[in-house]
Amino acid sequence: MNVHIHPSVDNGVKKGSGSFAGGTLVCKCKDRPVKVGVKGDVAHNHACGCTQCWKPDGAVFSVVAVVPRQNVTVLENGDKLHIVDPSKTIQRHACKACGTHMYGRIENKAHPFYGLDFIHPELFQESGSAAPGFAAFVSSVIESGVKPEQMDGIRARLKELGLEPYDCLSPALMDAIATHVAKSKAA
Ligand SMILES: N[C@@H](CCC(=O)N[C@@H](CS)C(=O)NCC(=O)O)C(=O)O
Ligand SMILES: [Zn+2]
Ligand SMILES: [Zn+2]
Repeated sequence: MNVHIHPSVDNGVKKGSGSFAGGTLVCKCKDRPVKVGVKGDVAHNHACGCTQCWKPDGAVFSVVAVVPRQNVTVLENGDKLHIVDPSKTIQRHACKACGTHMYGRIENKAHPFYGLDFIHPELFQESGSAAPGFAAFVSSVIESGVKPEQMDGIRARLKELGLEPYDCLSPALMDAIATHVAKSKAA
């Protein structure tokens, strides 16, 4: 039980309401917080172990989900946003003051996930968005300093939480990527 994954799941994964209509993501700044509006519920919510995704202090995993990019609007203090690394596929728009990633956007129109923005549902000021359902890039936590010998415990805890661990993405998302690639090759 003392394996920490992420504060929003460490006490059990909280189910979504099933009728989340959207909400406002708020960064961690006390002064002039960045606010981003999201319409509708999130999809493919999951824990991500990669080094690129934003995690709150002390978390081993990030919790990240997707929403259609047209459903994402910067509402307040957008002047504080910058792109963390423009060379990455997912351009993560983060608050320059507190470092919180507010949304990640793919600008490459040929990418299988083009049209979807990546957001961190824990930043919603409202509750009820869809719960995480699996864990991705689990082995990558070693790149952030987790010892290889801790991995059995981490995978066991993820399974206990109902977050099936994968070292890349879930089968559904891997199939979606491969389908996109197959269609692009056929075209
Ligand atoms: N092992 C690498 C994996 C990075 C990675 O491929 N992350 C996935 C999941 S977020 C991805 O799609 N990255 C694209 C990007 O960061 O732009 C790491 O931990 O940095
Ligand atoms: Zn901030
Ligand atoms: Zn990631």
